[in-house]
Amino acid sequence: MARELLPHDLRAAASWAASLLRARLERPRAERRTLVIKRAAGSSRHDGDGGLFDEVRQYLATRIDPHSMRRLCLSGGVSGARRVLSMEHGDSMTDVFEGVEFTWASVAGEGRGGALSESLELSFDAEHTDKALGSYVPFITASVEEERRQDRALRIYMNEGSHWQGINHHHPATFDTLAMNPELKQSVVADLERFLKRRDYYRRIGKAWQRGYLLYGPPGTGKSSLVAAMANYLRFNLYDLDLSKVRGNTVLQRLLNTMTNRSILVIEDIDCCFTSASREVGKDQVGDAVTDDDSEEESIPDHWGTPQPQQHNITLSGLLNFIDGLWSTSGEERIIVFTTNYKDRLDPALLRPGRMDMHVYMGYCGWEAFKTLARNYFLINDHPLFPEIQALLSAVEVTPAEVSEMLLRSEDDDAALQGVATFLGEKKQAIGEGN
Ligand SMILES: Nc1ncnc2c1ncn2[C@@H]1O[C@H](COP(=O)(O)OP(=O)(O)OP(=O)(O)O)[C@@H](O)[C@H]1O
Repeated sequence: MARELLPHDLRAAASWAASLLRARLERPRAERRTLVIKRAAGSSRHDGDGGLFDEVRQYLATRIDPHSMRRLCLSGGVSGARRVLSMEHGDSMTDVFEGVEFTWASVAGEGRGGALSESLELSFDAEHTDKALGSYVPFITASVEEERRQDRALRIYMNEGSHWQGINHHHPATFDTLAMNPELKQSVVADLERFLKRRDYYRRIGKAWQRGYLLYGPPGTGKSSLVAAMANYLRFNLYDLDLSKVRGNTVLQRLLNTMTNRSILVIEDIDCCFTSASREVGKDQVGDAVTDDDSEEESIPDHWGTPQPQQHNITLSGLLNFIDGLWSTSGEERIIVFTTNYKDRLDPALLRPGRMDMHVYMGYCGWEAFKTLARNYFLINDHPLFPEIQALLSAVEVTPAEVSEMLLRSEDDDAALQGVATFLGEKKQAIGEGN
């Protein structure tokens, strides 16, 4: 009808105006950029050593939507390796990061000598180039690193001569099962979290990326359990250093040098490792890590009955300087933990501000700690005996180890809790009688 009613010139003008308007309203096609990530030459599809290519493939496996892909590759699963879903060559998928769409394509071609050349191609609008390189790719590698950390089987190493002997570490302690003051527990977790995130910060201020914790408190309050919980939380290996077996400077140096990154060095009962004589020597020999004196003294029990091993060939200040010196130039992500039943017996060198980053007191079993134990053993949050036990706990000093032992005595929660109440009641009575 318009053709018949409107003159030709008018129709042409209207069509030109309409196309002009359309061009104005339509967004111009954004310029695209493509980042090509090639599989490293020589790596096979299953060996996982293809560098960034494999990291991206592992990341995409967590983002792929199996319902939206017509064809998918499934690989891995050999000798315990995890199964990985991936795109078929020629397919593509979209991932959204911080509100921006990133498209991944799986590309295969013929490489040098006719070998298969594979790559993953990331394309995005040119305006997001900085985000792709500065945020998205680092986010991918960090996510994969975290996933690998979680998957890793942990090891605990003990020193034998100048070498570490390792076995798998299956200690079940976690921060959830650890009975301790909830605020203190939270502050330890927050401190570990901060430590993990601060790689760049440590680099910038020129400090070795390490952190020191001093755990103190009576025997049986969970110091070793806390170390195990830290290792499980961080997915770090443990190196349990028995200083009494370390004979000399060279051996200590070799042991510390052969520790891997992402590990925790534990020295238990640090107060027993150095006699006052060796402390005096240490004061005179700051920086001189070790003397090679092999002599040993008699073992003297402490007032809790714990045997006190004597050890003379290393001085505390020497050891600390030695660790500082070595770790500041080699290795990253190291944690050192000292434990002691007697903080007051420690060499002031260890208590100096800045030496140990956090002092953690593992104390007697309080009410909150008891509730954690009851939850661990019987999956209960309440019980008619709880008020009585709460009142008794505030009147007597009992370790979580003692309470755990009482709770283990019966599989029936009523009987076990009655056992705890009776045990605490007897303790209270003994205090009243002055025993
Ligand atoms: N805080 C706690 N939370 C949970 N369980 C605990 C706790 N403290 C002790 N236990 C229980 O008691 C056992 C012994 O505790 P652990 O060895 O951790 O104490 P410790 O303070 O390191 O003792 P020691 O100073 O004698 O080495 C643990 O295996 C665990 O079953």
